[in-house]
Amino acid sequence: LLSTMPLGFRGDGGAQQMEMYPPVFRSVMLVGDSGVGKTCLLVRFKDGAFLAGSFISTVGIDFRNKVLNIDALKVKLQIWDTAGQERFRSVTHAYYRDAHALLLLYDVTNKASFDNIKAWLTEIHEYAQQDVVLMLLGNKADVAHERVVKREEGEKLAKVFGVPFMETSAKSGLNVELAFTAVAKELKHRSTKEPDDPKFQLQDYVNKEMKSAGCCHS
Ligand SMILES: Nc1nc2c(ncn2[C@@H]2O[C@H](COP(=O)(O)OP(=O)(O)OP(=O)(O)O)[C@@H](O)[C@H]2O)c(=O)[nH]1
Repeated sequence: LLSTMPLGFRGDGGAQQMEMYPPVFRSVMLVGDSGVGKTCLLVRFKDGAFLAGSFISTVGIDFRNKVLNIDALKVKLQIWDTAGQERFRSVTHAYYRDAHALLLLYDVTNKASFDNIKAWLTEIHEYAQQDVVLMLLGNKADVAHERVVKREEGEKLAKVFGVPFMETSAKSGLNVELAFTAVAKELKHRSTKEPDDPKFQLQDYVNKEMKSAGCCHS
């Protein structure tokens, strides 16, 4: 019977709830300089753990899947972890156009990774889809003593480029779930929205969530 029912109206494994829409399948790509914590962010999100120990740089590209429940709808994220090293850049370029969302990371303890954000945005502009969902993340927010980029600087840069922003920590888990959930919400909203739906504001959502968690919001 299931196979004869339209996808969007299949029951939820015998549960009474009927889904209005089929699962949303979207790809998210992590980009940014080598060492900013892309792999660790993905591992923290996928497995809830921090990859401690020596730093093993990603070679080429890798991906992991995770299914999120967003407003009673399943959103399957295929998350691509790219290599930040310059020598793999041409590999990464080939994947940009298939990404529905990009998480662009810098490391708050590494000024060069922050200064390179402009160059990353230029690259994104060149290779990614025009309407790609983009968010800037200042990672390693757990490190207090070696911090060289203030949260306000991240906020300012993000504002200049009109990109949502927050700080994260793959080590402590700060805002990791929120970053992926916010992006998934935006992607879900775009794929299911009715003509009269108000626009989903990613930064407003993130600010509200951080505020209610009592975290990191000016
Ligand atoms: N303190 C702290 N260290 C982190 C955090 N995230 C990553 N690291 C450390 O930073 C180093 C680099 O992390 P990776 O996740 O491998 O960096 P990457 O961006 O994937 O690097 P490439 O694969 O070369 O592009 C590792 O030694 C991690 O342990 C974080 O949130 N806090």
